[in-house]
Amino acid sequence: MTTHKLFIDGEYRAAQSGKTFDKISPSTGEKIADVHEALTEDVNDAVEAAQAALKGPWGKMPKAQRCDLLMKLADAIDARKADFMEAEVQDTGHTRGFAEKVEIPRGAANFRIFAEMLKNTGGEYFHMDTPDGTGAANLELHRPKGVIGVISPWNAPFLLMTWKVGPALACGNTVVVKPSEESPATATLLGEVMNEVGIPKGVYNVIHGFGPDSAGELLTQHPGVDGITFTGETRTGEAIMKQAAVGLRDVSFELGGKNPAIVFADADMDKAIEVTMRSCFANTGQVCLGTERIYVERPVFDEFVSRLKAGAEALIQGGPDTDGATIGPLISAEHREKVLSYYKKAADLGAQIITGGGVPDFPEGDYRNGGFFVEPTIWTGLPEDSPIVREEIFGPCCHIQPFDSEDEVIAMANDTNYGLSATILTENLSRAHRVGGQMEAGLVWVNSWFLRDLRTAFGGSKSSGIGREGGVHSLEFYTERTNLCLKL
Ligand SMILES: O=C(O)C(=O)/C=C/C=C/O
Repeated sequence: MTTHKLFIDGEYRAAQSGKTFDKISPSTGEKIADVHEALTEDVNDAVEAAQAALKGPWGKMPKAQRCDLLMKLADAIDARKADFMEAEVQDTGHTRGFAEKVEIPRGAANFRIFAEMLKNTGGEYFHMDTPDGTGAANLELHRPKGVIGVISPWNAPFLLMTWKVGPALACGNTVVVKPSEESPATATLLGEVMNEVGIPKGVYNVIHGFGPDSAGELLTQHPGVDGITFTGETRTGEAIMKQAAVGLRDVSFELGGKNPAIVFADADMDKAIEVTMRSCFANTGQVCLGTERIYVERPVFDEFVSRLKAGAEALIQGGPDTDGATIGPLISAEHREKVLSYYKKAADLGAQIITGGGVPDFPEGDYRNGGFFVEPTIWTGLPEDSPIVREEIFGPCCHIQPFDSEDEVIAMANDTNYGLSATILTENLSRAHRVGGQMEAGLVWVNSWFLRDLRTAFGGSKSSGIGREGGVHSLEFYTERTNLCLKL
């Protein structure tokens, strides 16, 4: 049985309480690991180690050397891709394709992009005239924010944790990471690789825990933590914001979404199906940027629905050890109950169930009967104010609605408490620009989905989050700025 310990001050250690909790496989429903549960004394030790590293070798290290170390770290992650992949797919039940093509490569990329950026980023300079005629020079200086609390989610654990740790370390901060209790493995493994490449002890720390009065909550309230970056559900974000308020801890949030896809009649239908098959069903719909609402212009509505149905019904259910699996389980029994409750609600509300709506029927004795699998599901026929159309479900499901005009579909797409992403399918460039520019979302993809240029501003508005990370935009959260005014 695997054991995931805490990683504090450059070494693995048991929780001082000796308490552990179970990690259950999403694919089989069986226990696969014991995870050490950090409590107050462990969280204090992790924060103190991070503070010491800031004042020690890491804080004193020249920027170029720090960035070179992070480039070495990225190479080391690539070199151990198989280990990270195995850790990730066992924790999450992801199909190997998603982990191999997206998740683990992004782990390395998330360090490279910020190490390269920091090496080539300067600061503002303004010369000002002064009454005495000699003028003054204004120089923008950056320094690390300090100790960053990173609370990372289970849907893309390694990708999303490194998307925060990459810029944090590149900007000279140190981190205490609290990965989701559903996905402890890759964050824990990264500690070993940090040591291998020579990242000083205390720069990267990992604590595990869950629920109220837990490691996560202790971290968000810890006076030694200078900022909290979190990806996850909006409700949890609100709770973290309350906890971070005392001491005015800065926060950077990427939260939930109820993202629309809009398919115009002039869309390339093959492309529209390829894009929405991924945006609805990739990672079993457990992607904050994913599509759960599709709007299709009436002349192509029937064709689109029947082709998406065919695509959904062709998906092959299985965990990472089922060759050819193209859709995996949900992360936990609890999350599957949540998704199935929406499946039931949709049926009770009289939705037309185009496909799915339940759990797959596996043969007697098949390992997947123990896992947390659900059917990919497509609905039509519900009103826009239905909870199915308004609430984030975070599963392999979508509701399809016909529309007749641009104004009508823009109003429907924007009629949501969220504002994370939107996807538009049209071959008309000016329409793409016109409609895309009216989406109340942080990211709009045209004829594509999840194409990620890491230099761009990434994040959402309304209930989808606070702030933007990515490229130079990450400097906003991960550094403190000083304007140094020199009288000449
Ligand atoms: O691509 C990213 O940087 C990112 O944050 C993806 C988020 C997916 C959330 O489910």
